[in-house]
Amino acid sequence: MTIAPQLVVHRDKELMAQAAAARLITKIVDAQAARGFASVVLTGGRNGNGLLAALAAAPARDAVDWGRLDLWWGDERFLPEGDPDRNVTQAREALLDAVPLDPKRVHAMPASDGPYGNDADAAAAAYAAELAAAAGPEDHGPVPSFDVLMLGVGPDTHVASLFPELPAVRETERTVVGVHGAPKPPPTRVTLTLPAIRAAREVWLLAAGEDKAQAAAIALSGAGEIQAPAAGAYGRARTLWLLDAAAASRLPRDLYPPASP
Ligand SMILES: O=C(O)[C@H](O)[C@@H](O)[C@H](O)[C@H](O)COP(=O)(O)O
Repeated sequence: MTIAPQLVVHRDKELMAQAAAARLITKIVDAQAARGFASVVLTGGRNGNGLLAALAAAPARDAVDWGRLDLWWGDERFLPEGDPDRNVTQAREALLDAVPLDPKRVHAMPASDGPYGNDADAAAAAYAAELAAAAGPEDHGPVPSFDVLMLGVGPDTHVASLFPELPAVRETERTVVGVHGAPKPPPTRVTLTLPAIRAAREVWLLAAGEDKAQAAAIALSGAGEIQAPAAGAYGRARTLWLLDAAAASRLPRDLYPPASP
């Protein structure tokens, strides 16, 4: 039985990014205090990168022990190493190059000119194996129990590279798959699947901007996960939607408290 999602609505996109960044710092610090390390899955897109940029500028940024943080990705555009459109490239520019991470703990998805060539399916299988190797006896299946798995929400309700009705969102066994013919360019991608997403302790969905209002309303109104993949993204302990007022504008008013002032 899945836990009902929690919603927090902020005044605008900038405040949502800043508040989400502060929330992530606290979550990482608490996990590191409790277990000695933390494990976070990053997302691409404007909201995901906006959160990373806000985190880079946050006064409490270095309360995080960056050397004991495991970073993974929810999806990646299957492009050559260093391509400006790769999620890892954008994450490095927004935050990662500014903090002292342990490179062995930064798990970027393979590039299209990497060891698996332009075979996205082989790259996906390799990332699944890397996740399985990082999973321990206390984890729930072949992926680590991520403390926080973040997902931007597309206007069509996609999350990661799980697009409505396409094969990847229907995957129930594998944890990582290749995506071909994605409606959001580039067409070839590598993505976690819903089973992998659901291994996370907490799943945070980021939705800011008027262009996400319909997607949020659809995903939070009981739509099925095949037609609305965001509806199938939930964590074992918590599912949190972080929105701005514009993205929340089509939600039933009784679904969430008023936006932060
Ligand atoms: O590779 C990607 O494009 C992202 O992982 C994708 O899932 C993104 O998070 C959503 O499309 C929202 O993107 P925006 O925040 O830019 O709307």
